[in-house]
Amino acid sequence: MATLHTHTVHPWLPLTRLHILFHSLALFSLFYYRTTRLLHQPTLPWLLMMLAEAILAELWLYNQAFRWRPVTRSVAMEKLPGEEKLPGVDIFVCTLDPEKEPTGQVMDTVISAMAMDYPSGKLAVYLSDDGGCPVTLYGMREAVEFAKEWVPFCRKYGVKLRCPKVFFSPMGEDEHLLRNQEFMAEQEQLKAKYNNMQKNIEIFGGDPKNCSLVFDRPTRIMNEQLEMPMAVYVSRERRPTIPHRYKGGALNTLLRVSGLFSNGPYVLVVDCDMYCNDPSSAKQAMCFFLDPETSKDTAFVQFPQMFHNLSKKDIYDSQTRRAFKTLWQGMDGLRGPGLAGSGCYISRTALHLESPNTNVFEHNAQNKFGNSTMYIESLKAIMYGHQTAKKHIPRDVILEEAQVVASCSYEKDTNWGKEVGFSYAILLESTVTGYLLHCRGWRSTYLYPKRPCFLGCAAIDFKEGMLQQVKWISELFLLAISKYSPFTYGISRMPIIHSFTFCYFTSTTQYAVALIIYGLIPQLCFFKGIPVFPMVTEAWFGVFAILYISSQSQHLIEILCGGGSLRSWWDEQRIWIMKSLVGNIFAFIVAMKKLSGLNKAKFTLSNKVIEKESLKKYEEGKFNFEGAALFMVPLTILLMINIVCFFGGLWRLVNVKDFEKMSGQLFLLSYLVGLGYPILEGIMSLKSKCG
Ligand SMILES: O=c1ccn([C@@H]2O[C@H](COP(=O)(O)OP(=O)(O)O[C@H]3O[C@H](CO)[C@@H](O)[C@H](O)[C@H]3O)[C@@H](O)[C@H]2O)c(=O)[nH]1
Ligand SMILES: [Mn+2]
Repeated sequence: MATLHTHTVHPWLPLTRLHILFHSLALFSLFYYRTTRLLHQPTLPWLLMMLAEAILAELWLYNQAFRWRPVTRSVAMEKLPGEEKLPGVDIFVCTLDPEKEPTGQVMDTVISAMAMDYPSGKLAVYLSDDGGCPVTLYGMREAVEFAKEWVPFCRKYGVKLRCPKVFFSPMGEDEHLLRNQEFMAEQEQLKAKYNNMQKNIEIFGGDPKNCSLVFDRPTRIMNEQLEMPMAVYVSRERRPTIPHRYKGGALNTLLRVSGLFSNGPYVLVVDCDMYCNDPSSAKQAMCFFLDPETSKDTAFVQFPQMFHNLSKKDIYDSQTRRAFKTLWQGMDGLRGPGLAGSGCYISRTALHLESPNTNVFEHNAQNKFGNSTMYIESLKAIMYGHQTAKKHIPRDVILEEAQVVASCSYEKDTNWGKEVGFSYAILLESTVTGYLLHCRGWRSTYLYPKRPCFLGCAAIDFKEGMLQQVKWISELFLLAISKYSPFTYGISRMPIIHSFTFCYFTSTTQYAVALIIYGLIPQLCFFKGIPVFPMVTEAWFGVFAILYISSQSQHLIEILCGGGSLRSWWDEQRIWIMKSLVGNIFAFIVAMKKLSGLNKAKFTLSNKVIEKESLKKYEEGKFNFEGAALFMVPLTILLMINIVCFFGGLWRLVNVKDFEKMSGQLFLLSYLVGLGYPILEGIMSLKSKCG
C-alpha cells in the first residue's frame, strides 16, 4: 500500500541549529563574565542576577528540544482503503456542569460528532455526563432526535460545517451559496427544528433542579440503536466516599462501556465545547493509523486545539499560539506531540498494551483490566482482529454488563489509571497519559490541517486564563517531583532530546523565580545607582545585547512565520510575562498546598459561558481583570516598583549622569514599563469601577 502521509522537515533547520550554537556560545560568555566578576567582588544583586540567568538558561536549553527538528505533515485521504475496510471510531464527549458548560452548546458538539464523515455503522458517540444532571440527559434525547434528520441532510448535500449552530449562523453563509431550492427548503425546516430543540433545552434547564449536580447516584446508561451513528449517554455511578478521578475516571469508564457496545479500535476525545469543524478528521487520522509504516506504534494523532471565539487582538494569547504552532510541531519531529485531551484520536490498543512490542495478550488479564470477561473479550477482538463475535450478544445483556463496568468499584485492585487506560498520576489526565505512552515506546503524530478540525471556546478574560494556567502548571509541577518525573523516569525511557520537551513543561515554575528577580533587582538597583549589567562601553555589554536580540528576534520570526504581526509579538511578550509570573507563583502555592494536604486535589472546570461585557472588552483588546484581584497582587506590586524605580532612577540619572553604567538597566526598565502600560490601564478601570 502506498504511504498515506508525508512530512516535511522545517526547511530552516540548519539555520536554527546554527542559531542554537551561537546562542549557547553567548550564554557561556555571559556566565564567564558573571562568575569572574562575582569571584572578584561578590555582591547580593549580582548573585541573584546570576541565579535568574542560570534559570533562564536552563529553561532555554530544554526549549531547544522543540526547535531541534520540527516537521509538518500532510495526509492523502484519497489513498485510504474503501469505507468497508475502515476501522470503527468511538467518539467520547465529556461534560460535567451545565452552569459552566451550557447544555445547548454540549449538544452542538454531540451533533457535530454524530455527523462526522465516516461510515455510520462504524461511528458511535458517547456522552459522559459527570454531573448526572437531568438536563444533560434531556438534551441528549433532543439532540439524537434532531440528528436523525440532520445527519442524513449533511450527507446528502455534502455539507462541511456540521455543527448546526455554526451552519445556521452568518459564519455558515458559504454553505448556502449556489444550492438548489430543495436544499434551501430543507435547511429552513431544519433550522426551525434546531431552534426548537435549543428552546426546549433552555426551558427544561430553566428549572434549577434539572441543572443540579448529583454526586451520589447509580449508573445510568441510555443507548439508541439507530441507522445513523449509535449514540450512548453514560452517567457513571458516583458515590461521595469513592474517588471518581475527574475526567480521567470518566474517560476510563467510557473506554469500558464503549468496548461493550461498539468497540471501535480508535477513540476520539473531545471536550464538550469543541465542536467538529471538519467532518473528515477521522479519515485524516486514519492515514496514520492505517499506514503500514506508522500503524504499529502510533498511539495517538493529535489535532491542534483551536477556538471559535478569538478576537483579532488576542491580548491574552488565548489561542496558546506557541503550544500549537511551535511546541507541538517541534515534538512531532522527535517522537511525537503530547496528548492535549481534546481533538485527539487514540488507539485502544495503546491504552491497554504495555508497549508496541508486546503483542501477546496477558493471561492475568482480570487483574489488569477488571473482572468483566465481556470486556476482556472485546479487547481480544481488537488485538486479534476478530470483530464479529460481539454482534450476537443481546442488547440487554450488554446493557447489564455496562452497568458493571461503569460502577465505581470496578477499578478497585486493577491497573486502571496506572498502566491501563488514562492515567490518574496527575489531574491533567491527558498530558500524563500521552507522556507515559511515550515512555513506553509509543509514538504520536500531529496534524495541523488548513481547515481547523475542532473549534472550542477560549477563555476571554484574565481570571479564566489564569485559573487554567494555574491548574496546568501546578499539576505539571507535581509531575516533576513525582516518581514519573521526566527528569528521572522519563529521561531513562525516552530519547534524551524528546525527554527535554517534558522537562520543559514540568519545570516552568522556575520562571517565577527568574522573573521576580528580573522584575525587582535591576529596578531597585537602578533607583539606587548600582549597576547590575556591564557598562555600555565595555565589550561585555555586547554579550547581553546579543542574547536579548537573539531571543527576541527568534520569537519575532516564529510569530511572523505563523502569520502574526509585530503587534502580536509585542502583546505576546506582555502576556507571557504576566502568565509566567502570576501563573507560576500561584501554581507553586497550589502545588505546595496539595502536597501538604491543605488543599484537596480539585479539578477547576473552565467556564465556557461567554459574558457579553467580557466579550466586548476582549474584542477591544482591553484588559479585563474582573474577579482576578488576587492574581493581580504580585503583578501590581512589581509594576508599581518598576514605575517608581523608573522615574526615581531617571531623576537620579539626570542628576548624577552615570549613563554609561546604567544604560542596561535603563533599557530594561523602559521595555518593562512600556509593556506594562496596558496593564496599568486595566487596573485603573477596575479601580474606578469599584470606587
Ligand atoms: O470531573 C470532571 C472534570 C472535567 N470533565 C470534563 O473535562 C473536559 C475538560 O475540562 P475543562 O475544564 O474544559 O479543561 P480545560 O482546562 O479547558 O481543558 C484542557 O485541559 C484539561 C486537563 O488536562 C484536558 O482534559 C482538556 O482536554 C484540555 O482541553 C470538559 O469537557 C469537562 O466537562 C469531566 O468530565 N469530569
Ligand atoms: Mn476547555
